[in-house]
Amino acid sequence: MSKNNEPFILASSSPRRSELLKEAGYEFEVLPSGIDENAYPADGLSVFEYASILAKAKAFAVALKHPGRLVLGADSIVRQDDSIIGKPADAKDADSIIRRLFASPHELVSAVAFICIDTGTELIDTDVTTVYPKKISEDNIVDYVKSGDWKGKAGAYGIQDPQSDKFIERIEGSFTNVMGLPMEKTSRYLDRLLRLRTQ
Ligand SMILES: Cc1cn([C@H]2C[C@H](O)[C@@H](COP(=O)(O)OP(=O)(O)OP(=O)(O)O)O2)c(=O)[nH]c1=O
Repeated sequence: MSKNNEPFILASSSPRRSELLKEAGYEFEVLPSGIDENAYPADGLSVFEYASILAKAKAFAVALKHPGRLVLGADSIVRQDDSIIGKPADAKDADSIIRRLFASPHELVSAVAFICIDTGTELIDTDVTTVYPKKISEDNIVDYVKSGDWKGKAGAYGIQDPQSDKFIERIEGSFTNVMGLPMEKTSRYLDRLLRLRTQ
């Protein structure tokens, strides 16, 4: 790989993804991809394939404009009973997603894609976390929908939000994966790819 000390690019508008990488001490530039996720049909794909396609599309959209830079794209999707649940369109949608989602366990799948055009780097991986809900009261649903914390979040909730302990019993797997970046895998890949660039 050519010697390159430029910071990698996070191709995401997600504040949570930036926070997670900052907390882990990484130096990076944020350039959201701006792709239209609705342009990528999910039918016939597993949730892992669909998340991987979206993560790769986001990373490539930015990498093609910055061929010498390492670019990280990511996508998080909720799966319950084999159906894919995305981000709520409005408060009513958030209300119905939460009622459905917290009636039984669901899975949160995130995909990460590391792309560098000049070096031909293309590394894609996924992670899955199972979320076990608590019995959620009517008041808690109404309060959470009113809080607006569901905006911009797949599955209409944020495990990092203070209210989430009212409706999440426990999780099996990575906590940060639910937030949008499985940091255990992401930091392992980043450390390896960033080290390769400086050799
Ligand atoms: C389930 C869950 C999702 N989320 C957020 C993470 C992501 O921001 C969002 C998943 O939607 P994504 O489409 O993966 O990401 P995004 O639209 O926010 O940003 P971009 O496409 O530019 O990368 O949901 C949480 O913050 N906490 C959670 O517990």
